[in-house]
Amino acid sequence: METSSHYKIPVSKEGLTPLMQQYISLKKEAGSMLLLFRLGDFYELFYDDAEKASRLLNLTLTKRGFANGIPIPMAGIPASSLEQYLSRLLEHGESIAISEQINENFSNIKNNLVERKIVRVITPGTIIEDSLLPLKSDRALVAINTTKDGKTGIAYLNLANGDFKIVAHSTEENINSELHRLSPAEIIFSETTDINTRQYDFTAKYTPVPEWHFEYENAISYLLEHFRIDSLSSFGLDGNHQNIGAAGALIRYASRSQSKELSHIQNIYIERTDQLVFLDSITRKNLEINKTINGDDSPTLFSILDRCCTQMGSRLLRKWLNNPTQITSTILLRQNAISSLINYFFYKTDIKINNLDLIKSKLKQIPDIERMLSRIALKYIRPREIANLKSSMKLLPDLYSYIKLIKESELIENINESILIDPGISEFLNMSISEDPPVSLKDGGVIAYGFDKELDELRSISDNNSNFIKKLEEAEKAKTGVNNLRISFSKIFGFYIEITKSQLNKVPSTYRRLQTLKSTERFTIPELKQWEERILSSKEKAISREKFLYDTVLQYLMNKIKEISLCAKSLSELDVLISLAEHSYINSWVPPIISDKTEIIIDNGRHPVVEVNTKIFTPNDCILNDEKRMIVITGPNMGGKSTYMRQVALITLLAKIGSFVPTKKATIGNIDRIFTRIGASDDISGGKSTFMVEMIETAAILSASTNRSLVLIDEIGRGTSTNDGMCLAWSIAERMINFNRSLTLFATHYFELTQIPCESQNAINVHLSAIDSGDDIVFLHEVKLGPANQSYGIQVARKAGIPIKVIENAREKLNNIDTINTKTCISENRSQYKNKAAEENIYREIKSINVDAITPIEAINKLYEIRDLVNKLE
Ligand SMILES: Nc1ncnc2c1ncn2[C@@H]1O[C@H](COP(=O)(O)OP(=O)(O)OP(=O)(O)O)[C@@H](O)[C@H]1O
Repeated sequence: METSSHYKIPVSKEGLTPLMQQYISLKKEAGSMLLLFRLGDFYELFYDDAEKASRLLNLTLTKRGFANGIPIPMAGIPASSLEQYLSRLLEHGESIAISEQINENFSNIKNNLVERKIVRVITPGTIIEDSLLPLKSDRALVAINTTKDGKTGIAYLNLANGDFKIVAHSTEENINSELHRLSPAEIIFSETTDINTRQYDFTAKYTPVPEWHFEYENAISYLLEHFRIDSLSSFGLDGNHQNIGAAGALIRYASRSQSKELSHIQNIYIERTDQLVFLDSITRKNLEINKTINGDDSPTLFSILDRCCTQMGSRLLRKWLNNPTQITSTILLRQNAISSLINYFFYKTDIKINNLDLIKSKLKQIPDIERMLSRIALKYIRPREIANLKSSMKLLPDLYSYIKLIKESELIENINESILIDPGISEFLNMSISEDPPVSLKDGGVIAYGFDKELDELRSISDNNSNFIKKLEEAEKAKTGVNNLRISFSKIFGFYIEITKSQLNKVPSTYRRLQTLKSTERFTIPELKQWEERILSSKEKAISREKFLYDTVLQYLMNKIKEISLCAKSLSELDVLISLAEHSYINSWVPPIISDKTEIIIDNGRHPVVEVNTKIFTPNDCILNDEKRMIVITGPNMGGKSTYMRQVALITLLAKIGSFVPTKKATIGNIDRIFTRIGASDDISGGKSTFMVEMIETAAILSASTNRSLVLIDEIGRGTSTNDGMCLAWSIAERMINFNRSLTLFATHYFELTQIPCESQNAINVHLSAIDSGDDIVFLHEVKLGPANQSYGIQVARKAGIPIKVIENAREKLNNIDTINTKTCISENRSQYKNKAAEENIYREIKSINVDAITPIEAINKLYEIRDLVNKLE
């Protein structure tokens, strides 16, 4: 077995072949990334890289020559299957540098060595290839800049669609929630900061980059150069050092990955997170927006709503769900658009054709234009993709005319205006790109006939080939008298004249022999050779002319990028709105009233995900407002407490993205944040117990929730002793009512906590009802006023299949505990009552003293009496 030292790359280039010396130089450049070194039809990996790739990709680890007598470990992958291997390496979180043979023209080769360069670096956050990207989600690249004076800057870039943003108001505390909101594939940070990747509860590739990339001066000059401007003030970015540091480092890293300028990134936006409804990372998880608690893709809020026809639409829907907004005008525009779509699709009786299907069928034919744009800008786009773009452009006028019939929505009107882009683009693509282009430019036939005269002439030469050959064949037959003379083509000899051996005596001396076969001989003549050169050079010239013209087409599209990108954005917006409208209609969702008070009023609310997976869902109401800020929820296990709480949060969230909601009626007020503390999970790898996790999450809620926040707290205090747990839960509830004053749903199994509404008029008790029929329990899932009168834990355990003996034993123990508790309660109550009476007596005594009239002796005696009364207190 070889030891790992065999895989170590040599420190010096001495004794290495020129090829390996070239490899070592490029590997130094690639650093810790895997270097795919192009050698003919293969990409090869050497030393450590070979060992790693063979392990991760299941490749044979072999050897390629020797370095100073030691075999060089090597693994290779065929160039034709590159993308498939790349995707597997990326899945393992690897970053890859690709080196290509740059100048294969023989006259330029020095020392028999083709020049090679790293042309591309692919890291999880810098992918633009469609085949490597998830279809329905983005893979952002995030930069976190933590400056020496403790400030935090966050910037993010979606290289595949060119979205480049700075996150305003970033702080160390909200990094986690930002990471969950943006869901990046890769995070870059300064190698000198003590960023402890484990402190962020988000899984991604964490890549350190040199500190100077984040330094303000370097970052700003890189950004100015990138945008070719003198000041960042036009982006509203002046002076914010930490954000500019993050943005500069980010664009430098992304540009380097492509070894090209990212000319399609023409703007940087500031994202005002204070205008969003804040959701921390735990809340995003608990509400199962993108993934279920178990990490599955469905059923989630996204999965049930995603009826989108385009991938762009699905990605935008995910974005909306993860960015609920506090801007009422945005919400109302979307709500109004959904209403108009529903009216048009489902209630318009004068339209005979099914317009919903018609529009959806058009949308389904639209490719991922958004992602194409960056591939156009970086010139990675394949001819067939441009052909797809061309065909989709043809669909737009029809789509426009259908949408035009939808009235009374400003948003739909705006969307439609951007859908109808300059018809010149479609015309240009029709003229320039052939109907069915080949996969690769090298094969020729990408540019349409009639687009370029020079190309057409070059093509006509080869098109004339069969004519010319036929004529020459006839002429040579006549000249030589060889009737069966034939002109053919082979890859090795090019064009040749074939003559059977029996006719050889007729071959003229001007014929030059090329090859002798069993029964024939092959010859060439000067006319044939000249023709061959003309043909081959015209083919070569035609391909290079096509490459040039293809670049011209790309350049044309680059100049139209803003317009096409706006069109793509509008198509995705339309797709999301149609998806929401269809779901709302089918499931009887309604538009909520958006109010500016702090309130949530839900009439017959349902859980959006549970309702589609349950035969009969019991709707429930919820009223939270300035007067009733806390609802204490009790009821049996499995009674529906968590579902009820989550549905209130999800209805609020849906209202805040401008969607309709699963209710009969709803008013959703001015909510700034949603927090949840639901269920028990421990973080063993992070060294935290269930109880610790619970307390950390609750501490975060207590410190960050405001009087405009919605807070869900489910069964707090379970992980410790009953008394500690109950008292903590009680005290936390009191803090929420009296200090944070958030709108709070507080579910608990501690019946003692149903006292809270007696102490505070801002709280009420509700319970989830159930019927106990002795042997069985039936959950009604109905929220009723007042506290639950029993816990049903034992009945639920019985239903779950706990052995009957264990159940009976538990019942017995419960009876005993109840008797002890009742006794204690009675005696405690009695003594409390007695004390109260004695205190009142003392109070009366003191109050009855007439201080102005009493003599000193009487005063002393009174004092003795009062002391005796106090002594009687227990
Ligand atoms: N309103 C409802 N209508 C119909 N089915 C419901 C309703 N609410 C809950 N359910 C069903 O009951 C199941 C249990 O609900 P849920 O988890 O909310 O109960 P719970 O009271 O929180 O239980 P536990 O206290 O054990 O956590 C859900 O999975 C759902 O299928």
